[in-house]
Amino acid sequence: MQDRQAQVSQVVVTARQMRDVEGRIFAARMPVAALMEKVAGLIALRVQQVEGSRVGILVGPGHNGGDALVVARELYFRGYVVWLYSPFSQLKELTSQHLQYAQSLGIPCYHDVEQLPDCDFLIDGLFGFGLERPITDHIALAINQLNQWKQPILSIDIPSGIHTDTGEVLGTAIRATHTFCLGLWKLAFLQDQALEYIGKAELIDFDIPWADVEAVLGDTPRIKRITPGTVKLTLPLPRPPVTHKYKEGHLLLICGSRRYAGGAILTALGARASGVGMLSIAVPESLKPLLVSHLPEALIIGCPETETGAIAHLQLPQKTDMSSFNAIACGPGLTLDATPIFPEVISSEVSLVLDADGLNILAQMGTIPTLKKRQALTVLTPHTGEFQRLFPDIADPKQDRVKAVQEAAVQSGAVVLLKGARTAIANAQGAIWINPESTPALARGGSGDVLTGLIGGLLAQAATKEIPVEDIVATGAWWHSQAGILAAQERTELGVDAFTLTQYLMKVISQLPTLGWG
Ligand SMILES: NC(=O)C1=CN([C@@H]2O[C@H](COP(=O)(O)OP(=O)(O)OC[C@H]3O[C@@H](n4cnc5c(N)ncnc54)[C@H](O)[C@@H]3O)[C@@H](O)[C@H]2O)[C@@H](O)CC1
Ligand SMILES: Nc1ncnc2c1ncn2[C@@H]1O[C@H](COP(=O)(O)OP(=O)(O)O)[C@@H](O)[C@H]1O
Ligand SMILES: [K+]
Repeated sequence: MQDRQAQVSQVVVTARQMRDVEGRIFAARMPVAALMEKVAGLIALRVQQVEGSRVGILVGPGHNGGDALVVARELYFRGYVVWLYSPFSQLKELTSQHLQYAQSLGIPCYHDVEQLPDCDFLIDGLFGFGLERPITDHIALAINQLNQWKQPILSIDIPSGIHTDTGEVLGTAIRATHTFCLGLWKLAFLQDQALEYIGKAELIDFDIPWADVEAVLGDTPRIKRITPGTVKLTLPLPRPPVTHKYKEGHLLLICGSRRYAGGAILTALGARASGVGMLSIAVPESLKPLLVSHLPEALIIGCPETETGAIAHLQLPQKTDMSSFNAIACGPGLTLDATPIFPEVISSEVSLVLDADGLNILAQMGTIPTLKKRQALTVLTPHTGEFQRLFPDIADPKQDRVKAVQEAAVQSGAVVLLKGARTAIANAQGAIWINPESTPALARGGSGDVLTGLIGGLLAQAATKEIPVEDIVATGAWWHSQAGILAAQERTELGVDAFTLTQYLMKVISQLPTLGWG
């Protein structure tokens, strides 16, 4: 069994699931006030590591406000100068009691945000996961004003105004510099649209019994954060001592055109970094010398080309057919002129990754429904634009990326990876993996091609192992973004071009012990 910390770091819950978990704890007779005391005590300890001693505390009507008041009281007793902003007249009972006690201690309390004296930082306890409707009127105005202030804002549980599941802004929202997520990771922390409000995210673990989490999640498809622990189970390491190149996977890449020659190189370098045993690359004939010069170890298959320099049809070497490969990755740089090769690619009985023009051709041909008939696994790796072309009837993925990718996987029967700041992966059964850490340094042409090659290489190597394909795709996404993070640390966010990224993939693996691998 995994240790508790590893379990907690992986799990992601919706507001409803969090409420059910809490409900079980309270039903087992843990007093609500005692839990609030415990949780807020942990927050107060964490806050004491922050620089500054003059603190403004924003108090909402529910238990998020109650948490904030306990923090206020603890900081007051530790010698901090504390001021409260409490604009609501109706408070939940426990919150109301904490407010009365804080006031009895002489902690000043204001109803108007402008009355708050100048402080070193603010603590946001306006709303937590109980926010159910858009914030309006004077509270909305106050939040907009607070967002203009220069002080750091530390949000309790979630920035007030952010929807706990979709991450959307409900009316308006606090722009936090730091957010302490309580107990279990909530879904909003993994939704792109919430990231600029959350700031730096940190989990405060308050010992929720794992049995309660299991009981609530039950058999429903899980939403999981990808962690080094996940990756460890999937990476093709260590290699068995006795093996040979074909046992370590044979990947066929189908990519490139005269117009987009570089895409083929980047895809191939991503595949190379995966450690795949044998790499074959089908490109238009005229690109063969270029590919050979960059990847001397690969078998370059020059294919007849169209007038525009796209692959006209696949011409595999003698005695080779699609079933000679353990996986195929197809798409980067093909152009739509390569459309005629598609029926053969789709009908192959080999694990298939489709990206870039592979997805655009699929969208144009309207062949999503035929994917379900494939005899082998399919992985689709769209960015938002490709996603919308492929799945036009799924609601805007920017509004709820996790729901969108889940629907796409069900619709297509494929494993779908929706690229973004928090890349999300879904399988046809509705299970989700989300990459919790990345860097905007990757927002750069060609970095997606590297990912395609990397995932293709991992799939080929896993061909004879019983590893769920979504775990392999998750490992690829994690590895790719960790390489971006490492490269950005050494070279700044501006120094991570796609070629450089390929050079950092190996470094990530060699540094795994320091990333919590052990
Ligand atoms: N019971 C406890 O002691 C614990 C409390 N926790 C804290 O409790 C929070 C959840 O508490 P609650 O369920 O009380 O919910 P919240 O404190 O998040 O807010 C709910 C309150 O806001 C009101 N409200 C909702 N939307 C509004 C809007 N747009 N405008 C004005 N009022 C609005 C509701 O009527 C309700 O009174 C968590 O986020 C966390 O901070 C938990 O983390 C840990 C355990
Ligand atoms: N803001 C961001 N933060 C983290 N990762 C990002 C961000 N923007 C893009 N990425 C990642 O960069 C890659 C871009 O891929 P893609 O859009 O296909 O680029 P290309 O087609 O040029 O190769 C994806 O893996 C995506 O998740
Ligand atoms: K909050």
